[in-house]
Amino acid sequence: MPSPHPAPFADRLAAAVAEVGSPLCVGLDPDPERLPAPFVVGGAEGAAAFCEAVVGATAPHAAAFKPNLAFFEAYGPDGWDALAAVCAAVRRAGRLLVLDGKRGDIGNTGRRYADALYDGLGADATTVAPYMGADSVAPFLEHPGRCAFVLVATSNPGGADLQALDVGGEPLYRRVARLAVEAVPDEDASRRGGAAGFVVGATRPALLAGLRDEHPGVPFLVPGVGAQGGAAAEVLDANAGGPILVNSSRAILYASPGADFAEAAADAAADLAGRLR
Ligand SMILES: O=c1ccn([C@@H]2O[C@H](COP(=O)(O)O)[C@@H](O)[C@H]2O)c(=O)[nH]1
Repeated sequence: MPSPHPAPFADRLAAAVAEVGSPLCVGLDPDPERLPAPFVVGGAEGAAAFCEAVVGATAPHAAAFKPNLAFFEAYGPDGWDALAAVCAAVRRAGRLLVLDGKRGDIGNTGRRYADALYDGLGADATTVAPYMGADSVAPFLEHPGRCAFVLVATSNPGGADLQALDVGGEPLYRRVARLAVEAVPDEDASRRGGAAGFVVGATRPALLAGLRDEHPGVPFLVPGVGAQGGAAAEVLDANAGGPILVNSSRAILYASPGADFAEAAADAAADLAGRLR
């Protein structure tokens, strides 16, 4: 488990990126339809073994790893054990652990979600769905040194359905971004909170640039490079040097369907890490 009093998330993110020399975040989405055959028969344990092999092979190139909870929960109760094993592997590798569960609920329920991810699994950061408003985001900001990446401008085609709606002269996603930043508890000696970050899709570089302009110090988690068509160079351009993690999952995990999957994942990670420098 990370220290109960970790340094501020921004400092830990900067240190991780500096150590690896790249803001690459490798997504861990073990899909039984795409896993190499020997890992499919093993069920949840097979999925964990696959992810652990990928973590081992790609850690030299990745500042962070992002298991997506859906791919583990789909295995049923054994999936949670698999997720715990993968989280432990990421922590052993000394990399940041981003747990992508897109949680968000009324305060007391949200607090249990946050405790499960930060305290139970040792997440350094989580993803949070803001639809229920500021009090649903707040529990994810009560853990010192951790970061809640709030869904601001997502990478999927339907992202704009709601996020682009005009609310009083500005698009909803910009309002959500301010809500996230304003939900961070005031820093004082007795109650130091976590950090708010934004999820911004690599498929939306223009929105990313505008958000970076307005929020120069906020950490961004940027999924969508690779399988979704986002381009590393456009992300770097739009980001203008701000704190960032750039995630790619399928393009690295499934770079080869064969027995050489770990080497192929390492090559794909090294290539993308290089293009993100
Ligand atoms: O806006 C979002 C938010 C989260 N994701 C998640 O990131 C990975 C992307 O996987 P790829 O295989 O690199 O496309 C996946 O876990 C998504 O659920 C996102 O894509 N977009």
